[in-house]
Amino acid sequence: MGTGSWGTAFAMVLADAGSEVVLWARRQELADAVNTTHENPDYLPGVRLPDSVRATTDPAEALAGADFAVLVVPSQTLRDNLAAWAPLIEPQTVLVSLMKGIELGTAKRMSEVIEEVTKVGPERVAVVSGPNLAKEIANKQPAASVVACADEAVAKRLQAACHTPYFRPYTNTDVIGCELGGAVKNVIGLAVGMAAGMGLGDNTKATLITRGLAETTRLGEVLGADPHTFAGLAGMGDLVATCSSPLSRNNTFGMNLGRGMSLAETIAATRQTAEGVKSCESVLDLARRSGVDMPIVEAVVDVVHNGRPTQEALRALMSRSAKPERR
Ligand SMILES: NC(=O)c1ccc[n+]([C@@H]2O[C@H](COP(=O)([O-])OP(=O)(O)OC[C@H]3O[C@@H](n4cnc5c(N)ncnc54)[C@H](O)[C@@H]3O)[C@@H](O)[C@H]2O)c1
Ligand SMILES: O=P(O)(O)OC[C@H](O)CO
Repeated sequence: MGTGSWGTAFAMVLADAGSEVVLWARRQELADAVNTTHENPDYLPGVRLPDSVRATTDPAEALAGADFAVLVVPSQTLRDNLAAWAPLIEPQTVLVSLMKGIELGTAKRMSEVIEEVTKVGPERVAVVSGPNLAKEIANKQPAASVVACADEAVAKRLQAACHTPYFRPYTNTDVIGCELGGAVKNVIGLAVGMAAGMGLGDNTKATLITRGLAETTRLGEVLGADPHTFAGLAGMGDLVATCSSPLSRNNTFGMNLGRGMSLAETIAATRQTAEGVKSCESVLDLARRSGVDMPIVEAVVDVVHNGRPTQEALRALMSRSAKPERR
């Protein structure tokens, strides 16, 4: 459900692992292009999709008889999308979130939104998260990921459904940790992009990545995640990919701000979903509700939403009081 870059690349993974895949697209021209040219010209031009991938604009057709319904729209639209799709979801269908965001206003993770809107229990809701830049996966470059579900048997079924020679999924039952790892890394990716755009080097980037992971882990522990998850693919793995890649929309967005572009110019230059731009506010909201200090996230919110110059936000971070590393 979603024919953007990651939805299309993951459809390819599922098809290469042996499934028949029906993509739901919003626009008829895009569905037609997928069906006639076996390519998604808007989001993954030049990538040939397997014949077992087809597209439709009819959600009922996409969801009919599905073993898995893979949800991959922008996080902030999921609730509205699901309200329309919920009556079409069949009792055997496992709902899979590929999204990396936190809902504004409620500070809920995507699996929480899914359970709330569809009334489906956690044993039928799974998450896939890891260092998975869509373009690299679509080009079949080797990568690993985490398939998380409270029910390990369901995680194993999904693992089998997306295991290919180039995509290696590991199972986990820590849904909270995997979702937080994916959502917060986008915010840290913005911060690292800003630093790079300001001309700062690898020490600064490594500092932001490491302390970013520390604040993600702090939040996760309070919310019931397994801290080990953050040392894995959905934590450190995804953070490294996002913070080092020019393909990352969040990293690039931050870099444009760091170079001095205004927020309006940066938004205008960004065609695809950079989840951290909105989720930095909801992550900060979640942190405050949970009584967790997340200074890097706070600095990103200040720059992106409160107009604070990047230099000033950086100075504020560096002038925080000294403390032991593990706190
Ligand atoms: N692209 C990646 O490399 C990648 C990798 C892993 C996870 N993700 C996550 O996947 C999610 C989707 O990202 P993407 O990269 O596919 O985004 P994208 O910008 O490439 O595509 C977004 C898709 O959502 C659709 N869409 C936009 N507004 C909508 C609405 N109101 N209702 C329904 N559909 C709407 C668009 O038409 C498009 O098909 C995000 O949460 C992102 O963090 C992306
Ligand atoms: O392009 P980004 O910044 O949304 O990152 C894409 C993926 O989440 C990387 O795993």
